[in-house]
Parts: sequence; structure tokens; C-alpha cells
Amino acid sequence: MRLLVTGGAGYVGSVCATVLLERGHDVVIVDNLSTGNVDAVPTGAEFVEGDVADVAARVLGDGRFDGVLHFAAQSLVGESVEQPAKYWQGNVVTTLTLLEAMREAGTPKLVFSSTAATYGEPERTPITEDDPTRPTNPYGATKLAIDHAITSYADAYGLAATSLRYFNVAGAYRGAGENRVVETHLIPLVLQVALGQRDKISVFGTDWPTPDGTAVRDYIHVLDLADAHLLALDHATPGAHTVYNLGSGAGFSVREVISSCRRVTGLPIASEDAPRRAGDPAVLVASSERAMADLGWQPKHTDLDVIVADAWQYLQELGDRSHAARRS
Ligand SMILES: O=c1ccn([C@@H]2O[C@H](COP(=O)(O)OP(=O)(O)O[C@H]3O[C@H](CO)[C@H](O)[C@H](O)[C@H]3O)[C@@H](O)[C@H]2O)c(=O)[nH]1
Repeated sequence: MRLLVTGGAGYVGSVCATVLLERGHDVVIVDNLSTGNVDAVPTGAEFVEGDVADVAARVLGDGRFDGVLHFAAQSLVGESVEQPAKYWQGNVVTTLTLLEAMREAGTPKLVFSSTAATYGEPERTPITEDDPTRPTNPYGATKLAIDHAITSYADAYGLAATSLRYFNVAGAYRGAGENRVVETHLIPLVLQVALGQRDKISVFGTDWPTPDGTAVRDYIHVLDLADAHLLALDHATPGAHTVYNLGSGAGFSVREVISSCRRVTGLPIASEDAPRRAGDPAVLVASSERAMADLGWQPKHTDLDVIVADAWQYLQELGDRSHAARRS
């Protein structure tokens, strides 16, 4: 297939583009490098630097594409509360422009990066796709709004669409991993302590209603996520928009993640207890049964130590080239 990958210089987008190329697909990446790294663009992909909203129509009109994988987005929850305009413009308006460009060019398939944040504070666990969607921040609200727009495009214009609701993506693959200018995610932050780039990791909340009092999340290996994108492309049906939750189905607490990082690195990793972070739910665990049943998807790298080990190897290989190393 010939595929357009937006956000292909970012973490998840670059891993997925790498896997698409390995499977023999032609990949064109569009990324404005606002949060992505040009070094992350995989060899073999054609790269167009620019905003999706500005270049999608030209790129899609230039040659026939079989589909779009749309990763490009603003994705910091805290920032979305402070600067909602950046999220409504950058996520919703940009995606509406992309949908129009696809309609104009007759591009048949879309795989969209949705999120667990569309559910907000869950009523039960694990979360299924039929559970209520009540996002608690603009980031989740913009992703949900896009999901609704995609449904309309599938209904009215025959788009074959899939929204994948990621839970906590982690790990790395073949030189593609988490290397953000602004890092807020638990596993890379803990590993930055191991690398001496930070003094300690703060544990946000120790009084949650969980077995050890720290928040529980469902960590999914980025390679398993990439698999789901390929399966979604294969199974997409014209006129249908299907939503799938993607997680490993097991929850790990913040303390369990830190323990895993200590085991994998063999280093002590200092931590301190800290207050809860605003807007964090206590527990977020996915039911991915629909993806397993419909797509035949099966997460293969569910061992937390394997996920952490892959992230650790990536950060060690990156060494001085990481944003965190340049800062420290
Ligand atoms: O320094 C830190 C960083 C995080 N945490 C905790 O670790 C857990 C995981 O936090 P992350 O920031 O790694 O991930 P989130 O669950 O907050 O975020 C996930 O869900 C978000 C929406 O809710 C976004 O989609 C985001 O991209 C995705 O990784 C949370 O309980 C958080 O409070 C800490 O204790 N200390």
C-alpha cells in the first residue's frame, strides 16, 4: 500500500512508519517537527516537512494513496487545559482539513490515533468501547470530537475508518522511541533518573484507592500498537468507523513501574512521594477484547520488564543525542 503517515517524526508515528516500511509498504511522512525529531524519520520514507493542514491536500492530490495514518497531534494533557485553542485548532481543525483533503483526493482509508482520555474518569474497569465518553480535559475532548467527525465521514462519504484508543504507550523499536523536548510520561522520566539526567522521580499520589496507593495504568508496547495499525488497515470497511481500545489488559502501579526500572537498569533510582497530579484518574485499564475478536490482534510484549528494557536500550543508544541529555 502507499500510505501517508502524519506525525511520522514523533514517537508512535515513527515506530509505525518503521514497521510499515519493513512490511513493504510505501510511506510518505508529513511532520512539522514541532515536537517530532527529524532523526526519527525512518530510512526509506519520503519526508515532507510541514503542517498537515497546509500540505495534506497537495500531498494527497499528488499521487494515489491507499490510506492515511494520522498520528500528528498536540498531546499534553496539562498544556491542553492551559492552552485549549492550541488543541482545538491543532487537533480538530487540522484533522477536519485532512478529512476534506482525503475526500477530495478519494483516499479510502483512515487510521486515527484516539486515546483513553476520551473516557475521562471511568465508571468501571477494564474500560470497553461502549463505556461513557466524558473527557476531563481539552486534549481528550478534541480527540473525541475528531472521533465523531470521522463517524460522519464514514457514514456519509464511505470512508473506511478506524480509531485506536491508546492506553499508556511505552517501549521502543529499532532506534525509534520516546525522546520528547517536554517529557511528562512516567517510564522515560524514571529512566532519565537512572541515566543521571534527573535527581529523582516524583510519585504523584500515594493515597489512591489501589493496592499500593499509587495510580494504575495499562502499559502497551509500541510495537504491539504498530501491529494493531496494520491490522486496522487490512480490516477497514468502506462506510464503517470502528473504535478499538488498545492496552495489554493488565494494570501496573507507579511503584511497580519504578521497581521494574530498578530491576532492568540495576540502578537504585531515587523517588519521592508527591501530591496527586490534577486530572489523573486512579486506574486506567483497557479491555481490548474487541480488537482481539475483530482484528485478530494479540499483544505480544506484555511483560512490563520487557517494555522497560526496550525503552532503556533505546535511551542508552541515544546517549548524548537525547533532548534530556542536551539539557542536563
Ligand atoms: O513524574 C511522574 C509522571 C507520571 N506519574 C504518574 O504515572 C502515571 C502515568 O503517567 P503518564 O504521564 O506516563 O501517563 P498518563 O496515564 O497520564 O497519560 C496517558 O494518558 C493521557 C490521557 O489521560 C495521554 O493520552 C497520555 O499521552 C498517555 O500517556 C500517572 O498516574 C501519573 O500520575 C508520576 O507519578 N510521576
